[in-house]
Amino acid sequence: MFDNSFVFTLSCEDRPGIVSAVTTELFKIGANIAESNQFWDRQTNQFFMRIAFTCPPSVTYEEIERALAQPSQHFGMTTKLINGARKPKILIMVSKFDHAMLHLLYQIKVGWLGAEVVAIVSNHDDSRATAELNGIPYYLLPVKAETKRVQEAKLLEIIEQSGAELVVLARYMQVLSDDLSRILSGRVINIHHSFLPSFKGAKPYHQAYDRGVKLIGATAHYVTADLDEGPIIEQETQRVTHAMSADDLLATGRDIESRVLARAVKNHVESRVLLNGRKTVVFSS
Ligand SMILES: Nc1nc2c(c(=O)[nH]1)N[C@@H](CN(C=O)c1ccc(C(=O)N[C@@H](CCC(=O)O)C(=O)O)cc1)CN2
Repeated sequence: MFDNSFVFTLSCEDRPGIVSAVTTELFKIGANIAESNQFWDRQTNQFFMRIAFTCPPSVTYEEIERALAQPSQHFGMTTKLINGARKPKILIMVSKFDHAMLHLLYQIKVGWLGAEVVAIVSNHDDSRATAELNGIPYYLLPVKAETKRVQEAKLLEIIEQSGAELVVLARYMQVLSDDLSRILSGRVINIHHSFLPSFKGAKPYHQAYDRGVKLIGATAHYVTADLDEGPIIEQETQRVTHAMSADDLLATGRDIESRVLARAVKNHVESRVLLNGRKTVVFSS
């Protein structure tokens, strides 16, 4: 679906005149700004901006690109221009726990999350029925240490063939290789079931229980080769008590994980997340 709403994001070295230059070009092509956010990182002197705007139906994507090319080159910007109504294709990866995946599918069904799930990939068969019920292609790719390279090559083929622009690890419990993490850099979002940087690894709820924390949480982050170290997009916490078992913490965490991942994916597909070195700038709605 294509309409006359667009989102333009930029980042560049900060200096006077960036906002004026961009908005002047938009004014010249008859654009109307619907939402504008910006941030100046004083430590790195990097400037970030997101502008959502509409254009007269007669104005084409290429004409907008040409208009914004002048300030983009002048200020040495990294930019992205997307059509606001387009639904990015996402591929969901899951292992045994399906709560975060089901929440994403529900939020897409009710229209809160503007995306299209083009495939579900898993190292277990547990979610095949869900995929079939939703008419989504399902790929079973069991992973062992000796088969990881071959299975990851198959995953890349599925991503290529399906046209997936974003891979969402919705409690997928295998570590992606350094090569795959680099190939898919900026295109993989993982939900980690703890309030990072606390309790990295596969069993954070057991670590939290043993430590006796009074808060648990979840963290959505971009995946890098460094396990649980990628740029954080979204987090949430909830109070817990001494009376709760590790399984109680796990049960409490399910809803937190689901909300946090859905918010992170929504912000990503709406071009509200810009990378800022090892961190992110998030222009939430
Ligand atoms: N390159 C990356 N891959 C993945 C990341 C990441 O940050 N970078 N996050 C994980 C998800 N995750 C925590 O959020 C996680 C998953 C699995 C493990 C782990 O130690 N897995 C063991 C196998 C466990 C099992 O089979 O149940 C392993 O892979 O040897 C740690 C953290 C997803 N991938």
